[in-house]
Amino acid sequence: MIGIVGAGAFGTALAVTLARAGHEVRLWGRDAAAMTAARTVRAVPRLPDVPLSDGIMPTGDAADLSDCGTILLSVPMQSLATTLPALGLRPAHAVAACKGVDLTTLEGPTRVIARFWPDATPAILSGPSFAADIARGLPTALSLGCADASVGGRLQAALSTPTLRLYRTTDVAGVELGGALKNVVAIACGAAIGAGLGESARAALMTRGMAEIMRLATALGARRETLMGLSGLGDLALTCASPASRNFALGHALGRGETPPDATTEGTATAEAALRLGATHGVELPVTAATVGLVAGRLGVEDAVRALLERDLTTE
Ligand SMILES: NC(=O)C1=CN([C@@H]2O[C@H](COP(=O)(O)OP(=O)(O)OC[C@H]3O[C@@H](n4cnc5c(N)ncnc54)[C@H](O)[C@@H]3O)[C@@H](O)[C@H]2O)C=CC1
Ligand SMILES: O=C(CO)COP(=O)(O)O
Repeated sequence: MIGIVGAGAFGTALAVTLARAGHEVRLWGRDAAAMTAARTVRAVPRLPDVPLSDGIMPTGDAADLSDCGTILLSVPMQSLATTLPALGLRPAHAVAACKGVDLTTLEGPTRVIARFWPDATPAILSGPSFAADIARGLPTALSLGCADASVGGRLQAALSTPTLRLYRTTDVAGVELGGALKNVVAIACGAAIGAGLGESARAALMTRGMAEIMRLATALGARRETLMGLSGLGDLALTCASPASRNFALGHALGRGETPPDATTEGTATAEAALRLGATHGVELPVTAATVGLVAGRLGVEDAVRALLERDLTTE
């Protein structure tokens, strides 16, 4: 039996694909009334058009997940540290399915898990995948990072489905940081497209953004080959190119001078966290710095672009 914490778009999509593959799934959401309603309506508000099959039990009571050996965590990153201790669970394996860096502690999701659930083996699931695509059963491939190779292998086998293919690695930092940092670049790319700066500017931002991801993530212990994989280059390609990305959409609205839609956009907090990590580790992050200025309203798109173009010429 698999437990999923977070009945938003991603947690629900994972529940649907795992149930389709034959797993019994308990899906916990913090809004108990909505979860009770979901038992009858057989859908959750974030994915209203995706039917929940009989194998999924929606619940607002975390105790219903106490028999689940494996728990997937798909709440927004900034709420992970408050969600975990409130659940009262002690799973053997905890797989983070959220993308970001905790702004208070600058920890990635597996460190947060280790702090609150020291007996659980933490893992991270990340890569290019829109919740709607997973829920529809479209082909998707993700990275599963787990420092314990044998647990990683078991989780890979358990959580892969006929349409969701997992690749495993022991490089947890690489999977975490690739998935977190690409959201910052997606905001920057959205802003460039929204402001009408063109496809060439987007390609330049993606490439120089990837250079920043490489610099910061390797300084924090990630391996380059992981960052060139699904949770890095792969997710960067998806999110920077698709208007369906909420991070891209946020940047796009800012680029057009419009009010951004109200949505989970992990890249805003991650950009701040990345700047702090960069300052500590002596890593220059010009695209991230411009994105932070843009999101905070301190820089317009033109100022941000000027700041990037006026930097000293350098080697690639
Ligand atoms: N939606 C997508 O296509 C994908 C999302 N993700 C990641 O999954 C994570 C969750 O995102 P989504 O499901 O898309 O977001 P969402 O906005 O659809 O849902 C977030 C869920 O978390 C709950 N939540 C919010 N604050 C909370 C708190 N303080 N305590 C407990 N629950 C809280 C909300 O009620 C909601 O059910 C994010 O880290 C995101 O980057 C990863 C891959 C794809
Ligand atoms: O991470 C995602 C796809 O892999 C989803 O991107 P957004 O959070 O920007 O919508």
